[in-house]
Amino acid sequence: MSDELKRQAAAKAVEFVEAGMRVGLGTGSTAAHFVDLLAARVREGLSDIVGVPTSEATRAQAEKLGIKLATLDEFPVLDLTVDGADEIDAELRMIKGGGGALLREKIVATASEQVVIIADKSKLVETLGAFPLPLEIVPFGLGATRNLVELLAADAGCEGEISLRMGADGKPFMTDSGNVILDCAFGRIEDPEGLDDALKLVPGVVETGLFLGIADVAILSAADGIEVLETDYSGEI
Ligand SMILES: O=C[C@H](O)[C@H](O)[C@H](O)COP(=O)(O)O
Repeated sequence: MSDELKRQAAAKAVEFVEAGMRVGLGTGSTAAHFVDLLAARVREGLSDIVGVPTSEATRAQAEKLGIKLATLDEFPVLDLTVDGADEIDAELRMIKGGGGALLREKIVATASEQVVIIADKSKLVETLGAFPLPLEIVPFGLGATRNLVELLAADAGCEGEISLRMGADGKPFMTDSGNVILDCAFGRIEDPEGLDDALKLVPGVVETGLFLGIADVAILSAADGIEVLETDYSGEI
């Protein structure tokens, strides 16, 4: 997706922000546009906005742009979170975590009264799973955890290559919470709820990249315009 289209989706999401709101700030290239545009609105006079970032990268960006920040300890309930997605279906179920921020993103989104997702419309899919599902894993016992993930995922009808995400430095990618990521190339996830329940039984799995029942609104941008979906979407994919 062109940067301009990402920015258009982000600009639409800024319309959801009102003065005085506590806002969860997502992670990724699309969410970065939102942070940028939100900062511009704050400079123009949108008052008393407090941001809660979902990653250290977003924290650094928002801080630099002058957005007032807080933590979930200070504000355990947020008014709104705006974030990106790697895949989204008609029920607004998603795969997230392509950038490795899934754990904090899920904590922040779950603490929010409204969750608005911004994405390229090509991320709207009929069945989740073409994008490898990220799992955040405790480094201790990784081999045993991986075996169990494979076993329980197969029981839930999902098989495919499970790989340890590597960083640009050639070492395992580390999340902001000091964990590693397993990317699961399942291809199709017919029963996201069943898979999510199964994976959460594995002790070393901290969180899955399946975001189910979390998004309220999806703003999808395409060359022919912007579409705003709510949880009852029944249009063409
Ligand atoms: O961990 C990263 C997040 O879940 C992102 O929101 C997701 O990967 C989408 O990122 P982007 O907007 O760069 O496609």
